Amino acid sequence: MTTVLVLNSGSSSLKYQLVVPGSGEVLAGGVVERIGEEAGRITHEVAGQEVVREQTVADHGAALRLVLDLFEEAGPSLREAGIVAVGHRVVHGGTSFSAPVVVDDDVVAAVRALVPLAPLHNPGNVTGIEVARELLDVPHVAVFDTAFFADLPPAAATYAIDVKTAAEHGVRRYGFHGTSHQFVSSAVAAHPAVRAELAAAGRGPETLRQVVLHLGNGASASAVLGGHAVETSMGLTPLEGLVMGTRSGDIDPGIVFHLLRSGDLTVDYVDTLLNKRSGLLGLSGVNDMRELTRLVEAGDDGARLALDVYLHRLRKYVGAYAAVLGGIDVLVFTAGVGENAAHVRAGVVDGLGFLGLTVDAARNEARSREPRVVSPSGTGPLVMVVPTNEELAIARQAIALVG
Ligand SMILES: Nc1ncnc2c1ncn2[C@@H]1O[C@H](COP(=O)(O)OP(=O)(O)O)[C@@H](O)[C@H]1O
Ligand SMILES: CC(=O)OP(=O)(O)O
Ligand SMILES: [Mg+2]
Repeated sequence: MTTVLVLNSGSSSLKYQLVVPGSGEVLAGGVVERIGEEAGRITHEVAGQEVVREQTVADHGAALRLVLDLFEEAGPSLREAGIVAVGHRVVHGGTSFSAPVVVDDDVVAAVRALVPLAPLHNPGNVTGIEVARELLDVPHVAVFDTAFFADLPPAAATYAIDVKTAAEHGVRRYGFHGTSHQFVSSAVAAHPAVRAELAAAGRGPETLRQVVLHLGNGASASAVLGGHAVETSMGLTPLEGLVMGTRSGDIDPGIVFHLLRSGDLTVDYVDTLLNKRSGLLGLSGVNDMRELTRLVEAGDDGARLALDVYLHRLRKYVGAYAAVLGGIDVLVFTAGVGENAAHVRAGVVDGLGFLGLTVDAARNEARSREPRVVSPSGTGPLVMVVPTNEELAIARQAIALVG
């Protein structure tokens, strides 16, 4: 057997999966949470069983050691499982990386140099890579969230600010969640319903116009033309764009200056405010879509407004991206909210009938883990739900590099 261990190191968490890249089977996986805090926790899942341990986890090194111990104790043994590589999710690749790379000291240094552009994500990524390289003697591959967007057209990637300042500070739109947008948009392009539509219209795959909505805790939209990203909602950092669980998405940058000048607020305070205490959480008190939905159903006004703002932003982006693409063939939903919240999908297309977008209620409510069409047959663009699988995509890209 050939397996890849995929690591997604956050600022205070470490998510992992042991994946068989060929079949996509997940042999085991889990998450270490609240690293560096008093009350840490590790949840390891193997063969349908969950092993949970509550204990303090000092740092990412301790976290990975714990994970490796659990693989030996609860299985499967990494050696017996035939681990050939470790795949690392790295959030910011800047302009240095437009494809996955085998990690060496220079790569680690380059990822560290990008910390100022992704202060919430890259530090954890660097630590995760360093610790894993020490503990696991196999090739390590870094897969970048930004890579799929490396070739955004200049008109989409450029902020309208002074060019010299922008160049000096690396200020441009990079885009994130690219591994997911790429995985999902290729699954859409390969889907029989999509191929049939293109064939019936006598069009080639290079003309396929998709809008992909990755709606998880972080959320982003992309416009994909013939497999290439031509626009995306996240920018210099993963803060721009859609309303997210705890992030504001688009705001007037004047708000930042106003808050800095009118109170005793520090830069760090405003940074934390916009990244961790805004979005759905800031508006309603909860960041989880399931809880938000329960509050809305119970008649909570704050939750209703939060959901309205969330859906309004999504409709604006879909409309804008249809304009960028000169039309839309497929609107696709993915990630935790996109895959599971039927009411969010219905709420997004509600009002987009002028683009021909609509869902079939029964198809939209049906639950499945397979990529599927939820719009009615024979009408306008397709609306689809495609489960994302960033870990599998990372495992496959790692294998492709190390053979
Ligand atoms: N059955 C469900 N119905 C509605 N929302 C769901 C459901 N399951 C998960 N979610 C939502 O998905 C979000 C998390 O998405 P996920 O893609 O796992 O996030 P991330 O990978 O960014 O942490 C949460 O807001 C959660 O409420
Ligand atoms: C880049 C990003 O926003 O990632 P996540 O959704 O995992 O926070
Ligand atoms: Mg995710």
